[in-house]
Amino acid sequence: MSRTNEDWAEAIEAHVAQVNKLTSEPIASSILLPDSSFAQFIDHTLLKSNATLSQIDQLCNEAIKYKFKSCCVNGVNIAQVAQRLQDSASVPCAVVGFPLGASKSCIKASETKEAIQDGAQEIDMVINIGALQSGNYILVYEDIQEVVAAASGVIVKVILETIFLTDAEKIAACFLAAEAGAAFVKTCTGFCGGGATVEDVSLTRRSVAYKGGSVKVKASAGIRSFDKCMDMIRAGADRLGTSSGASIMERSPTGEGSY
Ligand SMILES: O=C[C@H](O)COP(=O)(O)O
Repeated sequence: MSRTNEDWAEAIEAHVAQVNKLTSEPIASSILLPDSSFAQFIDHTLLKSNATLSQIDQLCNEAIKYKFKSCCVNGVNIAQVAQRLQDSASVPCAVVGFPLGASKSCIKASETKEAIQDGAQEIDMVINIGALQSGNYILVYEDIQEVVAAASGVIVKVILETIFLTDAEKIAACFLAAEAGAAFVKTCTGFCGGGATVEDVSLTRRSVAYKGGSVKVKASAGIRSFDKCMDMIRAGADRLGTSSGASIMERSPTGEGSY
């Protein structure tokens, strides 16, 4: 049965109270990273409007070299990335409704379908921030749900744009995303100021913990060093979105970012 907006408000209020009772316990990197490669945490990202074809190619070359989890690009670049990453360990990831989240749900859904047709294997969408802050929870939920449905099994990461949100709104957005079928909640676009913080990663992790680990956390924006990556991972990030992947790998303790 679908929820009314009042039902959502009630469920969100209860969820916020629940999450606020949980304590944040830092996650030991030794537990988190037993045999996984550090590079597989990274979504290697180039989302600038003036990204050239050769810069996109370079992004792919770096992703192949370091075995990053994905190359995260705008929809116009997905076909090129899918072609370049064929037979590599890295997958193409497309952003949708990016960076404002302010396009209609049908447009976000259409972008999603188009990107997947072009080869995207992951989708990062931005929520309808204005709707969230207007208390229009049905719209926020259905917006995410429409993209999840359009993605038809391809994982969807839901960008909250934490810089604009209070803690209660961050918890609400995580709840709506988790209920709508998101695979990840993600902190920021990197286009509106702010960036991933230990506090936000920890809060978002606690906010989706009720799903028993099926909803993961992506820390993104302003991650420029190996140490910051480790802070994010210890705070609970399962994935890191950064446009500094190559320099992070080059400056990591081993020079190759491995343990
Ligand atoms: O999703 C990832 C962000 O857009 C990357 O932000 P950044 O350029 O601050 O690393």
